[in-house]
Amino acid sequence: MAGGGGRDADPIWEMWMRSPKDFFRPLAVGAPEPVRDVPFRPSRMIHFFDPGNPKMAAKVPAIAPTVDVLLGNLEDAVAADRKEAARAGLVEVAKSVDFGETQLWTRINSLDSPWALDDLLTLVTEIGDRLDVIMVPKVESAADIHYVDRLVAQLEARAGIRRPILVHAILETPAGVANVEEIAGASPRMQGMSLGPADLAASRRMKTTRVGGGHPGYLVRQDPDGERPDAPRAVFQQDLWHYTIARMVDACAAHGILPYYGPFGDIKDTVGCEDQFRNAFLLGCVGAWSLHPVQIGIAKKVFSPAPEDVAWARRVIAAMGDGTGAVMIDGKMQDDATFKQCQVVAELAETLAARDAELRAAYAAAGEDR
Ligand SMILES: CC(=O)SCCNC(=O)CCNC(=O)[C@H](O)C(C)(C)COP(=O)(O)OP(=O)(O)OC[C@H]1O[C@@H](n2cnc3c(N)ncnc32)[C@H](O)[C@@H]1OP(=O)(O)O
Ligand SMILES: CC(=O)C(=O)O
Ligand SMILES: [Mg+2]
Repeated sequence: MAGGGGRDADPIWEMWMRSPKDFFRPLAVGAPEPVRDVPFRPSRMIHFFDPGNPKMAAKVPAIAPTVDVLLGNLEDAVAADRKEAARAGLVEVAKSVDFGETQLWTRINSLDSPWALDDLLTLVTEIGDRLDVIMVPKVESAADIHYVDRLVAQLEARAGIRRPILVHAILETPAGVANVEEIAGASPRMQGMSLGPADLAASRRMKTTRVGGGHPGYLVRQDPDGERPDAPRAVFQQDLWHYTIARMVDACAAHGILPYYGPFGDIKDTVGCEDQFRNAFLLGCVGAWSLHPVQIGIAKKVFSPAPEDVAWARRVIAAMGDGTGAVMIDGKMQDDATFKQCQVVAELAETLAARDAELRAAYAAAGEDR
């Protein structure tokens, strides 16, 4: 043992003596202390841009103040012969743009690709002090997170980074879905998870050709009318993603990390996008990806609780006093459980309004209307 000063005195000794109790210890000597709680910062939209595309990169300073998260994408949608340019572009953007309160994330290439190692080596050592979250695609099990966790710790130590970079997994393989709980709890570095409906559809051998959203063929049909067997029967389109999003939300909530819906590829279908985002919001997701500027406003609208819902939540909280017992408000029973639901809505509204003056004003006005 180097130094011989015992466990408390010697960080090398600490590294050798790992046990389950060491979950919250740094994975490399000199790496920052892991976080105990995932910081809840607004992340209603994770706005994707290709840092190697000069037109998109030029828009970053103007877009940054309008989004909660800007993500420099290095993986799918960046052509193989432009991977290095995208990586270099992200370094340039991170060093030159003032992001203010907006978070900077990246999506690295998948761990089995020729680029992932250099993505991590370059980004953590060159802009690790500016990166909030590294999104890892095609995560299949806790082992993938453990690999990234250790490597990032080593690189943080080398770069002298004082604030740990967090990790976000994309749920986009059948193995990933099967192992979603162990992935969620794999490391204190885990910030959250997004659904990846396009790769998940391909690897499940689903017969769709879309990026998220529903499908007109996935439906339930009204029973035939016994009197009029030829009469038209209503059809109700079903949600292809309900099962996976619900599993992801439970795994994330159980491990204290944040769930997100991912991308909606039909950019022109703003109504369908809003519906998909809202389903995810109602099920517990805190945000979604925006692939095009037109989706930024949709995510902002959907993932900010509606002013009337916030006013209602505040009214129930006020009426419930210490949060126990039962009261009747407008004909609806309220008790400890509805009080807690209302706290979720009111606390989210407060966090978002703290950095959004327009929202603050809307919530205040809705309260006055009551
Ligand atoms: C399954 C998955 O992995 S999803 C994640 C990976 N995919 C992505 O990241 C896709 C990101 N988005 C894009 O690449 C583009 O938005 C596309 C290809 C979908 C559409 O791009 P375009 O055909 O250029 O769209 P459009 O013509 O409407 O763009 C309007 C303007 O917005 C810009 N723009 C488009 N998308 C973005 C963006 N994500 N961020 C910043 N600016 C953008 C365009 O450069 C264009 O600028 P201009 O007016 O100066 O010419
Ligand atoms: C989000 C993503 O990467 C996918 O849908 O495949
Ligand atoms: Mg994918």
